[in-house]
This record gives sequence, C-alpha cells and structure tokens, in this order.
Amino acid sequence: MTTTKPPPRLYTVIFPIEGSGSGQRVLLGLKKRGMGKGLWNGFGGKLEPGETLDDCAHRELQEECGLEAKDLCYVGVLFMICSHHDDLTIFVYTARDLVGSVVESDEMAPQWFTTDKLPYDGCHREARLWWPTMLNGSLFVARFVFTQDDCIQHNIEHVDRARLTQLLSQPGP
Ligand SMILES: Nc1nc2c([nH]c(=O)n2[C@H]2C[C@H](O)[C@@H](COP(=O)(O)OP(=O)(O)OP(=O)(O)O)O2)c(=O)[nH]1
Repeated sequence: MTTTKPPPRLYTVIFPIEGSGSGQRVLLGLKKRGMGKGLWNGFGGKLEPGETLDDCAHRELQEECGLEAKDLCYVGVLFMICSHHDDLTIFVYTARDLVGSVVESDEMAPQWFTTDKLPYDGCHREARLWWPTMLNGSLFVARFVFTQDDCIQHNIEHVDRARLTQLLSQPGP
C-alpha cells in the first residue's frame, strides 16, 4: 500500500541584523523547548490559520525576542525533504531597523553575534550551508534532503525577487 505524504508544514524564520560589513551583528536565539531545543537559530514558527507569511514573521519576532522590525525583508526559502517526519518549507526573513528591547521569551534566549563568530557547531546541521548566502544579502532558494542522521543532498540557488515572490503563492520545491 502506498501512503501519500502530507503537504509540507509552513514556517517562518527571522534573523534580526544590525550594522554592516565587519561590524554586522545577528541576533540568534537559543531554543529552550520543542524542535531544535538547545540549538541557536533565528526566531520563528508555524504559520497560523488565516495569517500571511509576513504577519507570521512579525508576530514570531515580537513573541520570541520582543522586537519589532520597520524593515522586514523576505530573502529566501528552504525546502526540507525529510525521510523521518513531514517535509518543512521555511520562509526566511531578515529584520532591520529594529524597535524595542530584546527580551528572553519562554521559547528563546537571545544573544547578538558578529557574523564572523557565528556558533555553527551549536546550530541546525545545515545552517552553515545557507546562512552565509543570506548574510551576503543574496536572495535564494535552498533545497535539503535529510535522513534521520544526515543531510544527504543540498543545493542553493540564487534567484531574483520575482521568483521568490512567486514561491509565496506556490510554495513547492
Ligand atoms: N534551520 C532550521 N530551522 C528549522 C528546522 N526545523 C525547524 O522547525 N526550523 C525552524 C522553523 C521555525 O522558525 C522554528 C520551529 O518553530 P517552532 O516549532 O518553535 O514553532 P512555533 O513557534 O509555532 O512552536 P510552538 O510555539 O507551537 O512551540 O525552527 C531545521 O531543521 N533547520
């Protein structure tokens, strides 16, 4: 009997950024519970019913680290094909022009890092493959194939704004 995999679960992940060049800093959160517990990541979560992806990104940023972004920019998408659980599609945002104070939430303990000292050893295994592309300011589509233990295949494609926008309405790999 063949079973059909459910459609991918949709998430956002948001990276607050300050400064530029060698002074560029990124706010990461150490996840305190759930999936990715104990790992550094951007802030984010599941798309709620009736919400746009931009709404989701603003809400998750505020809920998880207390910040509001006047400049929230959709910069990429991650298609994660997983053998051991549902597939994930994660829409990636950078957040600049930040308002408010950074606060620790139930979910995340935030900390600023300079971009030359990112804690890749304590991040999701694929982070080092695509964070440099995001931090360079490129727009991208990344595809990863995971087994339980490994990322067995990946590719990162640089795209233009039109292609990225198209993927918002047709989020398929
Ligand atoms: N880089 C990377 N990010 C991931 C992976 N898996 C995964 O969920 N994420 C991101 C997407 C989301 O931003 C975040 C997980 O969201 P979450 O489970 O905390 O969702 P949520 O905030 O809605 O959860 P909750 O309030 O219901 O606990 O981590 C992964 O394998 N790699």
